[in-house]
Amino acid sequence: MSLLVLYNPVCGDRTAKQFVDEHVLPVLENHGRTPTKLVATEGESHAGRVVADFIEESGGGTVTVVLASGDGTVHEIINHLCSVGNSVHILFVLIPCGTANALYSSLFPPKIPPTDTNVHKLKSLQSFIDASPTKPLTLAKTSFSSSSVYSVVVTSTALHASILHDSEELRAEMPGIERFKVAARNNITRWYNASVNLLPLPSTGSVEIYDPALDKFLPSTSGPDGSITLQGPFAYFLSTVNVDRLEPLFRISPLASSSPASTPSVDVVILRPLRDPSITIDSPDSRLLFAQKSGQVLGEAYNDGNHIKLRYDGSPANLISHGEGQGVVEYFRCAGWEWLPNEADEPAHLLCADGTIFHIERRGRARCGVISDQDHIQFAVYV
Ligand SMILES: Nc1ncnc2c1ncn2[C@@H]1O[C@H](COP(=O)(O)OP(=O)(O)OP(=O)(O)O)[C@@H](O)[C@H]1O
Repeated sequence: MSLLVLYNPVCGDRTAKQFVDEHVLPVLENHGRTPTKLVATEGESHAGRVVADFIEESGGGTVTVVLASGDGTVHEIINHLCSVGNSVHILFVLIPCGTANALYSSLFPPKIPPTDTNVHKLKSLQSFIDASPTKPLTLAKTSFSSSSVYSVVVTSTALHASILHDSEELRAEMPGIERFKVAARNNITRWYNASVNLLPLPSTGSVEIYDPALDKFLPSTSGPDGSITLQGPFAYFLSTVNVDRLEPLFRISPLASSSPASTPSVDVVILRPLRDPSITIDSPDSRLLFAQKSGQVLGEAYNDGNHIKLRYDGSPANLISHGEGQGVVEYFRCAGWEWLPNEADEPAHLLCADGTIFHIERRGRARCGVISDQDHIQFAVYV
């Protein structure tokens, strides 16, 4: 079968080439899997063209791509191939060389305490060598402003989109994940005015909502068409496919792995400040007060996804992870969502798809939906 080895020489800490030379190619050679082609990406959107050309040179059918990169390169490949629209079936062998490696870290969660890093980075390659089964990737398609984008990890607005927007400018001075924390601190007091429609799962006709007391999803009470409308302001709005984490330890949608969906769906994690019993109005003081809680929620996501258990306990400054208080995080599982930003709220028009930032047009909306049937375009990962 045709085998392409592709690496992004500038991703993460810029060691992808060295890792491929020293660890990936020797393993392939030792197992008689000589690559058909070895390519370094040369800039934005090059990866997609390389893979499309490789599929053509291989005469179509299934191709295997050993990809040493971060999530952004996976995203570029998938978007390029979906935009071309030809029939493709790609089996990815992922080598995590990016900054966050959300997809890889979700498929191969880090051991605590960490074990041998090189062995951990070669797990997908080992599965390929062992001819293990592959896991299909779910795609989410977001349409906005007469264009569309596919996500394979995360689609977000509000704080997460602002963090990704700002952190890109910090990339040169902070190549590691600390740039996400700095950008989070700079944006955490902001609220985003929008309304949201959550779209029902075709399998049940309803949106599912996580109940922290029962520790499971329940069908939510919804409108006649099964959708749910939520009014802002929002502090946080993020949906994931295929992943339960965005960094090795930032487990923002933990139910994606602890309670996996049986049909294609998105997990949606939301923070709405006006649900906080101690906040009644949108004021600078309220925003400062809620920023502490947003910080605590995001901090608990690093505690193995414990943020989804947090509750208000009646005191203005405190969140606790037990008791009867109202849940802080709203966690839904659904077929997709619509985000309708308030026209006057410029930052609410930011949209993030797998780390790439887009702007929703004025008076526009974004509609994200999971792709449930895309037979001619299939992506899977060796796990
Ligand atoms: N030779 C190159 N020079 C400059 N940029 C490149 C080159 N090759 C690829 N790129 C760009 O690098 C960007 C970042 O790549 P990638 O997502 O793989 O790494 P990352 O951002 O470090 O990791 P992650 O997405 O996991 O945080 C991609 O969007 C791609 O367009």
